Amino acid sequence: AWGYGPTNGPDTWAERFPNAKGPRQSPINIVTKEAHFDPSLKPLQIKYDPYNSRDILNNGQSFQVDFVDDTDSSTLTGGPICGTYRLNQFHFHWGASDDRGSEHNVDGAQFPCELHLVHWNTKYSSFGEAADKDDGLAVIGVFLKIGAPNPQLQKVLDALDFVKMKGKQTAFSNFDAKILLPHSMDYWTYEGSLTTPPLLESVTWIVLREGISVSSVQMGVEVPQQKNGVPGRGTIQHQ
Ligand SMILES: NS(=O)(=O)c1cccc(NC(=O)NCCCCO)c1
Ligand SMILES: [Zn+2]
Repeated sequence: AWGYGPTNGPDTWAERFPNAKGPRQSPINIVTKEAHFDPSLKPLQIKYDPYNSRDILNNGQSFQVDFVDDTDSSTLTGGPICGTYRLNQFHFHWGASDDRGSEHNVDGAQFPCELHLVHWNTKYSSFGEAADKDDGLAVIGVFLKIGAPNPQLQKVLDALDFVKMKGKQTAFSNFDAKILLPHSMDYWTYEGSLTTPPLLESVTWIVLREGISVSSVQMGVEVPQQKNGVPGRGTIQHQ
């Protein structure tokens, strides 16, 4: 199966996932000088209801917090998107040390971690239906930068002790994903793809310019490498 090791990592994905050689593949390096201001873009409108949070799952490559998405109570509208997109899950990408791990870079800079809040277009009937449509998904990317400990994050990190094995999940209710967002909603946007196989080219990326803080100790929270577990910091997760 695909992963992030020397024999199944991103450089090998094109063998089994032809999208890897597609025209709108993510992640990218955001070259800020090449980004242009688009006055037609609207402010982001984010409305998350903590009541929709359901569980936290170790999916083998990361851990994700899943949301009940059968109503329009947790949605993303405005910004570069048309219509209403529902929050389905959020997850993280991290590296083996504080100097790398994010998927997007900004002017070549890497960050230790990147949060992805995944939404699907309600013109389709479900995430699965939307996942392979050009306008199917919208993902908000938030960079985590080493600094003060982040108390909002701690609740998620504390739950990791209960999902150390791939496939493990545990209840994770009443979590307001909005508390993970930075103050400024300034963003870069581009049409891209899922950053993991099957690399579907269905994502409108909305990468926030302002990051949130995480302490080095919080980044070191062991999600230990167990058989089929999510690689902890002790093992190479990405670069
Ligand atoms: N990393 S990301 O582009 O935000 C993203 C968002 C939603 C889904 C995915 N990737 C997948 O669901 N891949 C299928 C994984 C099957 C085994 O876990 C990636
Ligand atoms: Zn992701």
